[in-house]
Amino acid sequence: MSLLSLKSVRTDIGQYAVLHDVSFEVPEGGVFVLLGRNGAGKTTTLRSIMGLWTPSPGSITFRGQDITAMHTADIARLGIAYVPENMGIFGTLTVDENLVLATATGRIDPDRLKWVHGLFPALETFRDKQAWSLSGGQKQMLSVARAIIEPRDLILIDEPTKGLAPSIVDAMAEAFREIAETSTILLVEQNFGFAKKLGRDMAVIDDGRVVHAGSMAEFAADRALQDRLLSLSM
Ligand SMILES: Nc1ncnc2c1ncn2[C@@H]1O[C@H](COP(=O)(O)OP(=O)(O)OP(=O)(O)O)[C@@H](O)[C@H]1O
Repeated sequence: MSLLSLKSVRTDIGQYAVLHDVSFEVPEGGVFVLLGRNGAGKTTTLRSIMGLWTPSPGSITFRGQDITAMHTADIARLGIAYVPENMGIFGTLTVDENLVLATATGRIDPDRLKWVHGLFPALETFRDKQAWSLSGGQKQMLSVARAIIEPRDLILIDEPTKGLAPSIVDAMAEAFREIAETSTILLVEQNFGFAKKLGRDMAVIDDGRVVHAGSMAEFAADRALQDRLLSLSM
């Protein structure tokens, strides 16, 4: 059984159908990458999984349980975390306070914090700084750290490398690799170099439809397919 399964998902935003027919299966473990041109429907797919939009018709199941019409908080309680493109951090709170607020109980497990600090050392160095004063890369690290400060089965991450320097992107890739040893990551990415290094399985969305799904190794080796499905936007 797949960890997450989308079947013929249609999501309307207002009067517009944004997702027409999205189906894919995310296996447990590793990084699954969702690719697609600008405006293809990647963010809408993540928001639909998280219950921020409600698809109809179509179904989304997590560990076999139908979550299509569930509330976001209940979906989160099942073990799914979401790192949105705008990062969702609180600028006037410190790094530590941002992490505490991301826990269910208001208490951070010290061993877990140590692990997160190992992944993102800047979050330990600047733990008492207000989040607004961090660099772009550090803010992104904080947004990912909030998602993993408690164990999660599935982490949805929307374009984490956007606007980041190559050295930060490399550090992020290292961290994602380690996170994906114990959780599954569903990654939306425009940076194909980054996606290619991390992804095991992948799907391409175009105009609200899945137009390709398969292994990343095969897709990365097929330049003609990349050009056709992603064109120059990658
Ligand atoms: N709140 C909204 N209201 C109206 N239209 C929306 C809304 N959110 C998204 N859309 C439209 O739905 C389509 C898909 O948007 P979405 O953000 O899912 O694409 P994306 O693949 O994540 O693109 P990008 O890489 O640009 O973020 C776009 O045409 C977008 O303009």
